[in-house]
Formats: sequence, C-alpha cells, structure tokens
Amino acid sequence: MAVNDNPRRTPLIAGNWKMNLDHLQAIAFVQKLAWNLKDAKHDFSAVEVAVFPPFTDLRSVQTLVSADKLPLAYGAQDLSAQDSGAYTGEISGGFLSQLECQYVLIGHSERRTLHGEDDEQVAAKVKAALKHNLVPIICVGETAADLELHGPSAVPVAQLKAALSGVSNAADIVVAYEPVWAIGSGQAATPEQAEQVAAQLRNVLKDTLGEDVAARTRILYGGSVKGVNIAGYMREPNLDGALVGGASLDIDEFSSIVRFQKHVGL
Ligand SMILES: O=C[C@H](O)COP(=O)(O)O
Repeated sequence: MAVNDNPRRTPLIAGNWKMNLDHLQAIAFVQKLAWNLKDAKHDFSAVEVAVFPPFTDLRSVQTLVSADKLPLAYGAQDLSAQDSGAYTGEISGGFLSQLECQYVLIGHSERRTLHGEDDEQVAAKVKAALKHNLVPIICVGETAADLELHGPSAVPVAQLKAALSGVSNAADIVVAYEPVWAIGSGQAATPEQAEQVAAQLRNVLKDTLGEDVAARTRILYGGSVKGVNIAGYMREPNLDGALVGGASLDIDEFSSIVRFQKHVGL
C-alpha cells in the first residue's frame, strides 16, 4: 500500500526535545534543521514539521523563525490550566500564544507519570489551550502493565474520552498515541499495533466530536520512531505522522523521518 495520503490530513512530524538543548543550542539546531531540509528540497506544505523545545528556548526560536521566515512550526511541551495568577512555576497558554506557538503537547506520559497529571488536569489543559488558540496535541497511551491487564486500546481510549470532555466540535486538535512501553525503549509498536489503536481513537473522535472532526484530526504515533521505521506507520490509514523524542535531537535522523516519503518510494 502507498503512503497514507488522505487529502484532509497533512502529515505532521513533531520533535519533542523534552529537557534537552538550551536556547543557544536551540538556535543552532533549528537553523541547521531548516537548512538541511531546504537542501533536501523538502516540501513543507506536504509534510508539516514542528519542534517542541523547552520553555526557555521558545522566544529564541520565535525570533529566528520569524526573522528568517523558516517554514517550521513550534510549540511548548506543556501549559497551565490557569490563565494567570499565583501559580509559581506555571506557564499560561496566553504567554505561549504571544510567542506565536501553534501547538502545545498535553498529557505526555512523562507529565502523567513523573508529575502525577490526571485525566481531569489534562482535560482542563486542553480547554486552556483551545481558549488561547493553541492546537493541543493530546497524548495518550498505555503502560506495559495496562497492556497486559486491559489490552492495547482500553487505556488510550479512556484517556482520550476524558481529555475531550467539554471540547466543541469546531476544535482543531491533534492526538498522539504513545504506548508508554515504546517510549525511549527502542521497542517501537508495530505499525499494525499502532493502527489498531489509532482506529479506535478515531472512533472516539467520531462519537464525541462528529464525523467531520474525526476525518480531519491527525493522529500521530510516538515511541522509538526512527528513519528506518517511519514508513511503516505512514502507510497505515489512521496514522498521520509521528511524535518523535530521542531521534528528534539528531538533525540527520529527524530529517530522515520528516522525509519519510523517500522511504516509500515517492
Ligand atoms: O514525545 C515523544 C515520545 O515520548 C517518544 O520518545 P522516543 O522517540 O524517544 O521514544
């Protein structure tokens, strides 16, 4: 089968840097990434590319992207559910909008496990993102124990339903399916496994937000994605891109993921 080429969903390759690269490193990295992709004649309108640097890098990335008119999107790795006030250490969605972020990651498994974020907080953050005109990338995924106890889709489906409570059907959102056992482990889900869950997630979108939103919402796969395995995911009908962690910190590797079409002979 050829690459998933649903005309309503432009593929998105998103690089989550996690807590890596300071603002000076970020400038050099983004500049090199853009050059690299430009040299390779990457068509940014055919495959969208986004980076998710730490908060402290965002202003530098904004300045560079805007001054050099780079065709890269960027976003934050988290946001506060609150707009402003006495919330030490929190970052408002309003601040992120001011920095011209298009996206924000919400409910990444590292937020859920290391910072105890629950479904209710995730839902509140999704609402905050939409309120500030940010596209939330809602992360869901099961642990190895969940997989054994409940099978692959029960937990991600429940997490997505919870995250969407109170979301209107006009909303622009992205869903990222990231099995926790595949993150940073080198043990990626197979394309068939990821597709099976993505199809269930699309059903949730259909049931909660309607056919139209379900048809236009991108579902990404995340968990040990590399240049050598991206093509398999992109052939699946319900997968529209990838959320990449470790490999997004290596310019050649990330560029190879972005240019997945060359792996499928396009
Ligand atoms: O946000 C990205 C995911 O956590 C995947 O990380 P990874 O590509 O290092 O497995």
